[in-house]
Amino acid sequence: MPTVKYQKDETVMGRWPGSSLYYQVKVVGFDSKSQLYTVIYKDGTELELKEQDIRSAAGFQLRSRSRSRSRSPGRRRSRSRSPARTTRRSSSRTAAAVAAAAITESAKESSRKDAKSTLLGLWSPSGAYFWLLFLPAWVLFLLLQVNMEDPSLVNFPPPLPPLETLWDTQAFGIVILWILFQALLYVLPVGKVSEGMPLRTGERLKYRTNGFFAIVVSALVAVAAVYQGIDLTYIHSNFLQLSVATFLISVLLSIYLYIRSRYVSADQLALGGNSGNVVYDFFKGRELNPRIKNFDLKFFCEMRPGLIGWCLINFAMALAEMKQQGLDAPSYAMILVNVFQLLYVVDGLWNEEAILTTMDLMHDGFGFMLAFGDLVWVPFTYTLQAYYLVSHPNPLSPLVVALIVTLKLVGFYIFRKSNSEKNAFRRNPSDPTLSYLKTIPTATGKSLLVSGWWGVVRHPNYLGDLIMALAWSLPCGFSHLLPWYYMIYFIILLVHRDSRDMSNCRRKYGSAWDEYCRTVRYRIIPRVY
Ligand SMILES: NC(=O)c1ccc[n+]([C@@H]2O[C@H](COP(=O)([O-])OP(=O)(O)OC[C@H]3O[C@@H](n4cnc5c(N)ncnc54)[C@H](OP(=O)(O)O)[C@@H]3O)[C@@H](O)[C@H]2O)c1
Ligand SMILES: CC(C)CCC[C@@H](C)[C@H]1CC[C@H]2C3=C(CC[C@]12C)[C@@]1(C)CC[C@H](O)C(C)(C)[C@@H]1CC3
Repeated sequence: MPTVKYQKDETVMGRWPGSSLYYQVKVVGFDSKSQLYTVIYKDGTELELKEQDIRSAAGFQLRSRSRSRSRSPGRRRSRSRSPARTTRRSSSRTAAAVAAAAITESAKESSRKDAKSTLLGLWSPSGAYFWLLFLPAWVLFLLLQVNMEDPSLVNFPPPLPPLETLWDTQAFGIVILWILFQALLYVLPVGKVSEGMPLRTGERLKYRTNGFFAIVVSALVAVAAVYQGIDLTYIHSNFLQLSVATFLISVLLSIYLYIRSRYVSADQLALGGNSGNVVYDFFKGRELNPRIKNFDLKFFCEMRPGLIGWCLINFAMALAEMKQQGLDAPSYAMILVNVFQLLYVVDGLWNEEAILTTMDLMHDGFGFMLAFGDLVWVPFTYTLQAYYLVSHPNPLSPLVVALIVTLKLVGFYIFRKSNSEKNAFRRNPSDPTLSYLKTIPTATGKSLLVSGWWGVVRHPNYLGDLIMALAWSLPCGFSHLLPWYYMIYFIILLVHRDSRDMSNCRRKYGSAWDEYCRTVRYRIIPRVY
C-alpha cells in the first residue's frame, strides 16, 4: 500500500463505529476503490473504517494530553495522583498506555455528554446533589406514611419520630450480620462459575452464580429461626431503624468505592461517572467492576443482600399481619404479594447469569446510586405492599385472586421468555435453537434481534415486568395510592432506562440501530408507546 496513510500491520487507533471511542487496532488492508481500511480489533472483530476514523497511535496520545491539559486545575491535580495516569506517563510510548489514554478520554467525553444531556437534568451534576438528598428523604417519607392509618401524599410533613430513636445499634448489627451471611454464601464454592460479557480489554470476568443456593439456604435459616422462637416481626416493628442502619452502610460503601476508584487503571472505569465532578461521579460510580480479589462488589450487592432481604422482609410482614390482625394464616392479599415477589426474586437468582448481560452490569459504574438502590431502595421500598397490608386489610374473593394470578403469569411469561431470548442470543449468536430469528448485523460485529420477542417491541422484558408490577399492587386494592407507589415509580424508572438505553445503543450501533427502530416502532407497549 505505497500511497496510503496507514500501512499494513501498523498499529493505530480506530474509532468504534457510531461512538466516540477509539481502540487500538491493526491495519490489515486497504481497498483503493472504496477507500476503506480493513482493521482488526483486539477481540478479533474485523471492520472497515474510513481514513478519518483512524488516528496514529502517537498522534492520538499527544492530542489527548494537550486537550486534558487545558482543563480545570481540579482535574490537573487529580492527574498526578492516579496510578493509571502515572503508568501512562511513565510508559508513554507503549500501545497499552495509548489505549488507556483513549479509553479515559472517551470515558470522560461520554460522561460529560451524559452529565449534560439527560432527562430533565436528572443525572446532571446539579441533579446529583438533588438525588443524593432526595432519595433517602423519600424512603423516610414512604416509611413514615405506611404506618399511618390513612397514608396520603398530602400528609406532609409526616410526624417525625424523635431523631435518637432512628439509630439502633442492634439493628445495625443485624444488618451487618445479614450482609456477612450473604457474603459467606456467595464465596462458598457451590454452584456454577459464569463468564461476564467481554470487557473493553477483551477480558471476561468470572462470577460465582450460586444465588439460588443462597436463597434456599436463607429460607431454611429463616424458617428454622421461627421454629426456634425468634420473633421475625422485629423486622416490622424496627423497620425504620433497620433502614437507617442500611442507609449508613450504603453511604460508607459508596465512599469506599469512590476512593478506590481513584486508584484503578483507566480501562477499569465505566463510561459514565468520570466527569471530574466529585459529587456526580460519587453518585453515578466510576469503577465498572470493583472487586476485592474475586469478590465482585457490584454483582454481590445487586443480587444478594437486598434482593434476598426483600423476601425475608415480606415473610416477616406476613407474620406481623397474623399477629396484628389475630389471624391463623396470612390474608389472600398478603399471600399473593409474598408469592409473586418471591417468584420474581427466585427467578432472578435462578437465571442469575442473565444479569451479566444487563445495562447495570455491563455499562454502569458502581457508586452511591446503585449501592443505595441495591441495599436500601430495593428491600425497604419494594416491600411497601406487604408492609401496607399489615395494617390495611383488603379481603379478596377467589375470582379476583384467580384474575390477579392470571395477570401475573402473563407478565412473568413475557418477562422470562424475552430476557432468556436476548441472553441466549448474546451468549451464543449462532445458537441453533435461535436460528429462526431474524437479525440485523451491526458494524460492531454484534447483531440485533428483529423478530421474536425483540421484534414485538424494543423492550419486551420491560412490558412483562410492568404487567407483573400491576399484579403486585392489585391485591392491595384502591383505597390508597401508597401500594401503587411501586407501579408509578417503575413506569418512570423503565421509561427513563429505555431512553438511556436507546441513546447508548444509537451511539454504539449507529445506522443499524436506526434501522432496528424503523422496523420495531414501539418501545414498550405495542401500538401505544
Ligand atoms: N425490578 C426492578 O426494579 C428492575 C429495574 C430495572 C430493570 N429491571 C429488569 O431488569 C432486566 C434488565 O433490564 P436492563 O434495563 O438492564 O435492560 P435490558 O433490556 O436487559 O438490556 C438492554 C440491552 O440489551 C441489548 N439489546 C437491546 N435491543 C436488542 C436487540 N434487539 N437484540 C439484541 N440485544 C438487544 C443492548 O445491549 P448490547 O447490544 O450491548 O448487548 C441493550 O443495551 C429487565 O427485565 C428489566 O425489566 C427490573
Ligand atoms: C432511583 C434509584 C435508587 C434506582 C436504583 C435502581 C436499582 C434499584 C435497580 C436498577 C436495576 C434493577 C434490577 C433489579 C433490582 C433493582 C435494580 C437493581 C433486579 C436485580 C431485580 C430482579 C430481576 O429478576 C432482575 C435480575 C432482572 C433485576 C435486574 C435489574
